[in-house]
Amino acid sequence: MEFLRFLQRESGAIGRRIALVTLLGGAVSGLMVTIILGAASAATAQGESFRYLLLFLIALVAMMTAKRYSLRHTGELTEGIVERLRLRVADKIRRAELLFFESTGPAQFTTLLTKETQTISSTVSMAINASASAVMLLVAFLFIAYLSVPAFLLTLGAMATAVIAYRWSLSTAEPQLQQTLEMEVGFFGLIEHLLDGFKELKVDARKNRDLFDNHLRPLATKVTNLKVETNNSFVTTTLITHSAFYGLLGVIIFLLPRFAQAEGSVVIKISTVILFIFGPMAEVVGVVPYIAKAAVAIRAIETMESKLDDELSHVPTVNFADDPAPLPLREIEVRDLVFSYKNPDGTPGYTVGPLNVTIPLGEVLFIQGGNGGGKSTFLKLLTGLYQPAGGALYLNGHRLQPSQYHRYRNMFSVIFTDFHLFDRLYGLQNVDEDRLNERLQEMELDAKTSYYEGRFSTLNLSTGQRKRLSLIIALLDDKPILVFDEWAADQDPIFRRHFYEVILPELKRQGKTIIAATHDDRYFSAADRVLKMEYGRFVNGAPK
Ligand SMILES: Nc1ncnc2c1ncn2[C@@H]1O[C@H](COP(=O)(O)OP(=O)(O)OP(=O)(O)O)[C@@H](O)[C@H]1O
Repeated sequence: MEFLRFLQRESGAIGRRIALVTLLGGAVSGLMVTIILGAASAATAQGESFRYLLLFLIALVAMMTAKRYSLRHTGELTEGIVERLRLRVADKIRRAELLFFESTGPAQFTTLLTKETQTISSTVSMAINASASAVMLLVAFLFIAYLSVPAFLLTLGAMATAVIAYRWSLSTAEPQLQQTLEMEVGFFGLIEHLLDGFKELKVDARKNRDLFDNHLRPLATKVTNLKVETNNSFVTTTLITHSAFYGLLGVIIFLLPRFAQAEGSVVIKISTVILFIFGPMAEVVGVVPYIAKAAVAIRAIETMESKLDDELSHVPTVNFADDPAPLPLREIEVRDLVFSYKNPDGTPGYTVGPLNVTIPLGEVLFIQGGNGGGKSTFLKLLTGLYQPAGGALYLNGHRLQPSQYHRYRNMFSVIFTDFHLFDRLYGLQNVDEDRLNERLQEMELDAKTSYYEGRFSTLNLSTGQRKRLSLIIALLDDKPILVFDEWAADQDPIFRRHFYEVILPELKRQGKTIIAATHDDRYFSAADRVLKMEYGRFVNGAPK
């Protein structure tokens, strides 16, 4: 049912057209059986035979036309569903808050957007074929009812046996399928560790063996065993269904003539119909396990979407179609700002605040403090990436409204410690390539990478070089406020000095506001002010 509801919702006009044509095609296939049987009984009558030949040809053309239509458009439909689903969920992900994104974890998003959407789309095409077969079965059953009511009741009995058997196996299979999906999310999480931790695993055989043999392999085996178990429960059901229909055939051939006084010709016709529908019946029952799997995938995606919807209902809608106009800025004030991470059990975890600081436009502000003091958390609050639990940000004395957060965030260029380097200058339409090349030279990157046909030739750079490239990109973004989270930590003494003594003064001259988390006390003189954070709070301002 979930699957049908999903199809109805997601398939749109093309889906309705395919459904109609497929069902008509199925009905004509069912009628084909009656035409063949009619033609066989009228084989000796010349005129009758010609009439059946004509009907046979018309039915054949209709069937093939319907088949051609549904085969040609099924790809369009299934790929369209995958595209819409992926883009819709990806669009919701990009609108979610950072905290939600961090707590969900990428493995879940990746599994749902890749493997599970594919499971759904392949099932859709199988289900379309099976639905034509289902209609054909229906027409064949009606024909059996027309030939003999007792035979029809027996057929219904066989059908009921199949339905009960499938209900039984679905009730055991569904929790198993759900468990398989959860395990696969875990499996992809381990694959992420394998890929992200490639170097660490390469140099440590024990770690490598432990991850692979004690975690990855057992999980893969568990997933396989569970899948085999689920599959086996469907094998039993398939056997029960096939036995029910063979039993039906036996009863119709051997018992019907005795107990229901059915004529030999009727028995032959009914037996032929049953033999004729064996293939379509196998197709219909064969698709059930796939539909069960797709239903679990649909439920998982719907659950994720409803979590995303719930998340998005708490944040103002963001319009990505237009570039947000910068807010007028004289100063940013952080007033009594409080924020807590949540522990896995939902209780408040590490807390920062209350934080109070006013940052005038054009100031160079350094934040220093020990590891875990809360600097990065403060920067995420300051840049509007985290929503405070208490207190607020004020712009020029006015409280920043939730609806202004999007515009506010867009005034920042931020380089976090775990920054991501994009291969292109996304968002920059008219790249000043001369300026870019000058910067590449200044950062001694011109021999390493170049900007060609809208992308950097390589991003295989050292950590310090990657950071320098991220700095170039931040400078080209030309935002009024720049935030650096320990940018210079990976730089050699020359570039560290260049950053504090050339780049920052240059930015200050341009009127930019700079907020930098740093441990480089040698260069504190480059700041207008230095604040110290400990245990999530600002303590006495450190001397410059
Ligand atoms: N996503 C998160 N979920 C839960 N807790 C977090 C998260 N990110 C950070 N924390 C916690 O917040 C505390 C402060 O971390 P933060 O990164 O803000 O410190 P920091 O001052 O930038 O440290 P460092 O100098 O090491 O970069 C840490 O103790 C950490 O446990």
